[in-house]
Amino acid sequence: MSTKAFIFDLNGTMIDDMHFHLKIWHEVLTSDLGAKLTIEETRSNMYGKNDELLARVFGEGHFTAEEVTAISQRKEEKYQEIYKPHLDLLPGLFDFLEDAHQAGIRLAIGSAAIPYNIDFVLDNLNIRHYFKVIVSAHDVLQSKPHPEVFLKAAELLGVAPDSCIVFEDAPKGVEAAETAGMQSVVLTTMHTTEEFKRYSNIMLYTKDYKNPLLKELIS
Ligand SMILES: O=P(O)(O)OC[C@H]1O[C@@H](O)[C@H](O)[C@@H](O)[C@@H]1O
Repeated sequence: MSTKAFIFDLNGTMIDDMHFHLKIWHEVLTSDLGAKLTIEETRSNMYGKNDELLARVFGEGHFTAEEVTAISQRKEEKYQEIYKPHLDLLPGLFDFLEDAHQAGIRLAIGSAAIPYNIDFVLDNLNIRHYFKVIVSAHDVLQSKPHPEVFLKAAELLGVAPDSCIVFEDAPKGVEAAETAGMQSVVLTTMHTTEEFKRYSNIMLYTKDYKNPLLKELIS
């Protein structure tokens, strides 16, 4: 395989923010919306697009589309407020993006986040120019573990799936990459390596982008 593109998941992969999402989702789901969920139950339901998460917890059709949009926006405003003082790329990522860009590797984001959160990261950290393609929650019908987000990113980049490497922090994301026919690098910010055991498309586990083995993906 000759690598032509890197597709990055956002939350937990480029920034270490999943603990903030967990805290706010738990607050919103329990205190605001009355669900009876432990933190652990919130953690295991916290993947995919916000509308899918709400349907998983409360059942399909429990909220109107307008209510879902409002709940989702309120949750992301609360998240941005508590996470903003900590907003930063994972160690080594800025240099890794620059090196990949210099080497002609095409870069994309494939995330379940809404554009409001993707813009928050790209614009506050001044890294938007690295990404030729951004596929957000608004661009796909089904979120991870469905491969749509990564296949769409590859298609928009004009790169075959087997020439893409996906960077992910979540088992559902690695599964989406596997179904899309893509290898993956796992960032161990939120999940243990044990949780990824059943996937066969993992090239490397790493806690950040300072790992010297990552350089081999670029050269
Ligand atoms: O696909 P990504 O970038 O990991 O984003 C996932 C997270 O994105 C956040 O915006 C959602 O509120 C979370 O519920 C979700 O888990």
